[in-house]
Amino acid sequence: MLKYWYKDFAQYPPGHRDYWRTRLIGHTLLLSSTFFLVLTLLNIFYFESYEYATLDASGFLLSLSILAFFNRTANVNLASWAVTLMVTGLILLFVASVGGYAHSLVWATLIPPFAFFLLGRQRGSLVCLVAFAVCAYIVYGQIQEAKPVTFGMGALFNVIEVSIAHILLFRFYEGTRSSAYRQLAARNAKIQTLAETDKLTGLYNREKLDITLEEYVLLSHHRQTPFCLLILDVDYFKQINDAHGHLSGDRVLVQLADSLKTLCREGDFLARWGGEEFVILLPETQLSLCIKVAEQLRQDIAGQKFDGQSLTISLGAAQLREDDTTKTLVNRADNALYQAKHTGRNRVVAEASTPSVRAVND
Ligand SMILES: Nc1nc2c(ncn2[C@@H]2O[C@H](COP(=O)(O)OP(=O)(O)OP(=O)(O)O)[C@@H](O)[C@H]2O)c(=O)[nH]1
Repeated sequence: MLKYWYKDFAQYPPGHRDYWRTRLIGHTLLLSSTFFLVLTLLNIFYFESYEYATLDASGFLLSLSILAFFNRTANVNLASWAVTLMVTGLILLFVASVGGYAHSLVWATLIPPFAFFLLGRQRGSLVCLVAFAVCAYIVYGQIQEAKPVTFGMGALFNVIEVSIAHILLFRFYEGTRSSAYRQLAARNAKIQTLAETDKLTGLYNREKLDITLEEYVLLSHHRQTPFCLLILDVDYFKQINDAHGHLSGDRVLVQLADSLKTLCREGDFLARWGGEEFVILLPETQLSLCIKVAEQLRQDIAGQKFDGQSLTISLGAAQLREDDTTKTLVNRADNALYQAKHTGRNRVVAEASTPSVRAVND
């Protein structure tokens, strides 16, 4: 039924600013035309109240006219005005026609949700101001008449109908709120992933590495647990670019990143530091174990082909000390890497105060 109703409607994706307005217009026109049709028939054939039947029939025709206009033009702003004015006008007409009696004024509480949702804050406030001024005028008339206000069947129906309308409107509002929240959360997660991912390799990038390193160092100091850092650099990578082209160099980096990902232990944090350099953070790890892990990595990489080519890596290792900051720790690992490069490459070198481990096939 709803699918058929929305067949000719302006189609907006759920994230679009007019999506929910269009849906409120559609739902309101569907409900109002059904509601007014039923009331028209009841007033003609059951209550034989032709005055109300005329009012209800105008509501029915107005709903269908707005629907036809909206289907033809897809003008959301004009349709929003039309629906708000229709709802407001019919409510005020109804309240005025019964002189504000039979609790008919409760219908006026439906005006703000429509006006604000469809027209926004400023125009919504304006419509509400005018509508409630008219209501105040009607109430003033009641006070002048000084007739006793009773709660009969008519009042009961008014209260029940308005309550149902409010429940539907609140459901609608909640639907828009939670859907907007879900979309925002999904978009934030996507932006977050993009912000911390290296585009080429899909590993964590430098920004994420800096933040994570800071956290790990703080945690390690606080818990007094060992923590190591490895810097890894591809040997003679420039030659790969020069000999096989930059694209081949890219493929090598992607394949190397994939290999490192599978070779790293669970709980270790791997990131691309930049260019052909990678960093691995090893929480809860002593330097001796870190060196073993590094040596295993070096051997595994040396035994593989990347885009059809063999390559080797050099690694520098350092363990967090009591007086270390992230900077001093990285500096020591970087110096160790420098040593590895300048003592022949394809090897693991640990920071200065510990004996270095040399490559097996050096
Ligand atoms: N294909 C490709 N090349 C890159 C990328 N980032 C950096 N490079 C290249 O990596 C090369 C690094 O060269 P160098 O710093 O001289 O180091 P190397 O040739 O590996 O020599 P050593 O590190 O001393 O063993 C440069 O040619 C950069 O252009 C990248 O994302 N893709």
